[in-house]
Amino acid sequence: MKNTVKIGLLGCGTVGGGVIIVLNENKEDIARKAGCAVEVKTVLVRDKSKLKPEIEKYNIGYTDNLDDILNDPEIDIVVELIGRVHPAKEYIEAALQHGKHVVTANKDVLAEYGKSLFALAAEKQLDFQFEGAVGGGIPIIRPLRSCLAGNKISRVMGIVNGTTNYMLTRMTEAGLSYENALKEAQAKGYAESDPTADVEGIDAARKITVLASLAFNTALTLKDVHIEGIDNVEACDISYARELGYVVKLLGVAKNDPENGITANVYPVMLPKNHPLASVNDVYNAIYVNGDAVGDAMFMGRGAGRLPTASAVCGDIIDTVRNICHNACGRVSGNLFVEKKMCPPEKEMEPCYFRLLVNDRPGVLAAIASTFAAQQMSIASVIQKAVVENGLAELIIITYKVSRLSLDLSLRTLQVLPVVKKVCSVLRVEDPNL
Ligand SMILES: NC(=O)C1=CN([C@@H]2O[C@H](COP(=O)(O)OP(=O)(O)OC[C@H]3O[C@@H](n4cnc5c(N)ncnc54)[C@H](OP(=O)(O)O)[C@@H]3O)[C@@H](O)[C@H]2O)C=CC1
Ligand SMILES: N[C@@H](CC=O)C(=O)O
Ligand code: NA
Repeated sequence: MKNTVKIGLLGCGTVGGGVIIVLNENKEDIARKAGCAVEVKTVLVRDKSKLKPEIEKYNIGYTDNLDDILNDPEIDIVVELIGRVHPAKEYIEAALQHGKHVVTANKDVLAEYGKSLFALAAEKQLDFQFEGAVGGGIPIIRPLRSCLAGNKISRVMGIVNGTTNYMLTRMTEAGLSYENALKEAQAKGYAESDPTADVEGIDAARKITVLASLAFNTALTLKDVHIEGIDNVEACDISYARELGYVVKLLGVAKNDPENGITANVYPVMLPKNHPLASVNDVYNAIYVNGDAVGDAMFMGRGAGRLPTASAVCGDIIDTVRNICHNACGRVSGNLFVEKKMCPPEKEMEPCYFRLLVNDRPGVLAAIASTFAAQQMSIASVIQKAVVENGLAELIIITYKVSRLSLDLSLRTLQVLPVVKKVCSVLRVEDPNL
């Protein structure tokens, strides 16, 4: 039995720094829970002068050469927290090739190369853990891989991006502009180093790729996800939603229908105010899972930020240390054994909200209604807002369920219809009454 398991940490930014703090501050308890001491021996950094004083005070070795970690026989676990796809993917592969267990929070890599990394870890009988990659501090990866493994899962949906949830909350509750809300989220350490991945829905799409793959035991990649971000959501959509009894949230939604196949989407959704996800605000994330045995289960907590994410990473480290101490590594594989079957767009059905800028004159509604009718789209309600400028008015239309194919075709027609000046926004509506 080892006295100490040593770690090589790649990256010492927001989350890497948090891991150092948690492992040091909770050292004694962690050693008792893990079965032996856990120590960060070497940290890979590009520029040591960037280290913050709260991290520098711990007595840790630093290097700018990955080989110092890969070739150190004392290091058993490599914790990758540099982010982005390259060179993180190559570093993870190199660590596994050198016989090191890997812990990461990198959904960018998992959403593109998860399948091959699971296979490499399994071949080498090594642990490959990534709880921090989805939902930050919320336990969701381990529940899907272990606690819920007895279920056939039909749906995983939730708020999986802390930055955009924080922004939408601040825009809704404090009337902040989009730009100021983003600045605040960045200052709090929630946003990715390139925040376009957050606001364009790509970060959420990576997470729903990982969740859907584990839930449906199928290797999805980012290309399988239809993505729309919050960059087109305007303050007026948020206030119309409020008027209609809804709240706007950016959701990742993956469904597995045995007949039609898998759908995986990220888009802003209007949720009824009494929906449990509607009151999940600020940086909080929440993930709903529906399994045939468990029914509905919801996991909620802080989805981003230094210590919440470090909490998940440290949980993975402790689990790996236990496996090392008990010679039980590589037990849980990716389990991606089902062949992928995606649902065709004509079978994917959701209700929709449209905000259109139109000419305010007779016949306009009829022209729009006939465009919808041509695509078998049924209108549930229409609200016309007072003229906003030069003979123009805003039309808010909510439809019953429409297929993604019909939606795309109707949008093409609306965009060239002379009476429609602009299709301002289109949101999905999650409402069991529609
Ligand atoms: N922040 C969060 O709330 C969450 C983050 N994550 C994930 O955790 C990971 C880390 O994120 P986060 O800590 O926020 O990111 P940061 O940008 O804060 O930290 C990344 C660190 O890695 C360093 N780095 C980048 N490339 C290299 C390299 N080639 N060699 C050595 N060091 C390198 C960067 O150094 P430099 O400053 O020199 O660029 C930086 O210090 C990402 O995969 C992210 O998606 C997951 C959940 C939540
Ligand atoms: N930028 C991400 C960080 C966690 O994954 C987010 O905002 O959720
Ligand atoms: Na998590």
